Amino acid sequence: MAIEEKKEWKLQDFEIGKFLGEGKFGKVYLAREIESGFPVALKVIFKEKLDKYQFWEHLTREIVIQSSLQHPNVLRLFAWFHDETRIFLVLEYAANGELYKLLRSVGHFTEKRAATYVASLARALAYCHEKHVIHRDIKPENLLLDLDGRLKIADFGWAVQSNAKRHTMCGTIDYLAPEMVEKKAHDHGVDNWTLGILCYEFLYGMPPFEAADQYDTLRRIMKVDLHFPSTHYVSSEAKDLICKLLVKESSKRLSLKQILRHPWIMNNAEPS
Ligand SMILES: Cn1ncc2ncnc(NCCc3cnc(NC(=O)Nc4cccc(C(F)(F)F)c4)s3)c21
Repeated sequence: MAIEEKKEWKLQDFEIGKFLGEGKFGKVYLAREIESGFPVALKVIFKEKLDKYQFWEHLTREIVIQSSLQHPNVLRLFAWFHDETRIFLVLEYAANGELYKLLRSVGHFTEKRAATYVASLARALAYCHEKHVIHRDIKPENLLLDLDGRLKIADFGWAVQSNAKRHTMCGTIDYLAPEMVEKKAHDHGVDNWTLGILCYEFLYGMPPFEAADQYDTLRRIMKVDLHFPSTHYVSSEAKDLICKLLVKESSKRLSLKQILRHPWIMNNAEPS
């Protein structure tokens, strides 16, 4: 694709369109590469917002990781460039936007939609883990939907190559696995735990260990204090999958391959 061949891009190569969203480091706009007319999402990051040394490491790690990943459920980072004050990331455009906005607007997803998203996530994470990449920050805000409604994992800013066990604290606390709360070494298993959190949130509209304050949330995570509200019907197969993912001992959680073979996924997920 045209976007990748060209070595150095500059802002003048793009015409900027509508505002798409805002992250902690900067805004995202729809943009069009003028020559090819190709639509992209352009993330603008202000350098002064970044700790100088941290960001080169962060950026290079993200680019190395992203350019090694080519999967239908992983958002592409085509290129990047910078000027004296800003860094620009040229990203695949996900026309149906942020998954969490859809979740907030409908309250909770149907079991078919939830199972389809869980299956897409499991396939994308299985692919990432084969490439020794742990995302570590899978949360609804980092999940996007493309024109066909296909789920895309975005923002590998927190991802790492998983050759060594990781210790750094990162991500939103609702999605933290127990071993990360205890600052123990962690591995692929954290993404599997997070899949259980997300599956629950897709079906009930809020994460399972949500609490008034952060300390209570951490306590509930450590206790795996899991309850299923009876506000609306959720199948026992769905609850079975969640119970087999939200397991404190990371080695006892269902593997990504086992998730894809779970009856609830087999009976509800749309074929990819
Ligand atoms: C909202 N929205 N709607 C549609 C749509 N389509 C595509 N993308 C969207 N949003 C952007 C999603 C992201 C993907 N990858 C990211 N990566 C990142 O933000 N990396 C990053 C952060 C901070 C600092 C650094 C640096 F420089 F220090 F390295 C790097 S953000 C869309």
